[in-house]
Amino acid sequence: MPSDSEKATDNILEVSDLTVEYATSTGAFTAVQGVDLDVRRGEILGIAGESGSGKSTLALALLRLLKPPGQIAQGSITFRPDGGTPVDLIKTQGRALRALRWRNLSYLPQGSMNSLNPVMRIRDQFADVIIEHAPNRKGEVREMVPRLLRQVGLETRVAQMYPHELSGGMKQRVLMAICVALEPDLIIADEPTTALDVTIQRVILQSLADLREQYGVTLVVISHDMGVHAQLVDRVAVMHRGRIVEVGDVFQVFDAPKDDYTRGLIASIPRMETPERSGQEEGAVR
Ligand SMILES: Nc1ncnc2c1ncn2[C@@H]1O[C@H](COP(=O)(O)OP(=O)(O)OP(=O)(O)O)[C@@H](O)[C@H]1O
Repeated sequence: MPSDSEKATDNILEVSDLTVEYATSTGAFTAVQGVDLDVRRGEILGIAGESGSGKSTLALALLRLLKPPGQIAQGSITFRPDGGTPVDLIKTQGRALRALRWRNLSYLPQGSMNSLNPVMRIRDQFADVIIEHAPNRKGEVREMVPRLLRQVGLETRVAQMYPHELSGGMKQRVLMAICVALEPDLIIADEPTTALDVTIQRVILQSLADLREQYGVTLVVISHDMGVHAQLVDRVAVMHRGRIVEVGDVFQVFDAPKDDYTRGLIASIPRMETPERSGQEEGAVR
């Protein structure tokens, strides 16, 4: 067992001085500016901030999925896969980068419910990812799909269905199950509950918390909704105009925000769910 001090320094991701720009007709627009951020192995880290603060751009940069006109202008992103050799994701290209995707590093994109292929049965969408990224596990697909569906609270018959037969919340859960299929070390989820009704949001948050328990996966959860952070995350980083203005234990940040912007963000929520409340009163995730 690692000691507390070892645990404290066991970062799965270390982001240093990361700056991301979009080329526009009027010059470069800096969407992420000099971000320093550590993600600790096994934690759920929230990234908060209003729309346009740079959360999705940060996520895409971390995953090396940023497309032109976006580009990483400077910085380093050290990824330390479980039991593997650390890599600087910014310097990793091509096959080496593909090898990390799904198996080590997985992404649940914003609006991901629309990213399922409408003309493929759910089981075939699992098979596609597994066969493409871990061909040696092809023989396990039949066993894996029902197990993964059950793990996110879906009936195994969902495997035979097409996306249009599923509700938004069910589609989101299918995507979460595909995300964990190859047991990644780190999942970055962008607005996983947006566009879902409140009851389903709660179920999705519970499923994310369960995935951490079951797989020991580290999660970075991006959300503009401070209620999501209150219910789910261990630490929260607050973004404002491309910078991280505050990062800390979620209880501390909610109880005693250090930055004015964070204070405003918390105060602007009409009925705040504090971490304590969500656990005690409503049987929520924590
Ligand atoms: N392709 C692009 N070209 C130019 N600017 C962009 C582009 N994509 C995003 N931006 C700008 O970068 C900034 C950060 O956007 P980003 O989508 O990362 O924010 P966000 O916090 O994730 O907000 P949201 O939740 O609304 O997506 C915004 O000002 C946005 O207008």
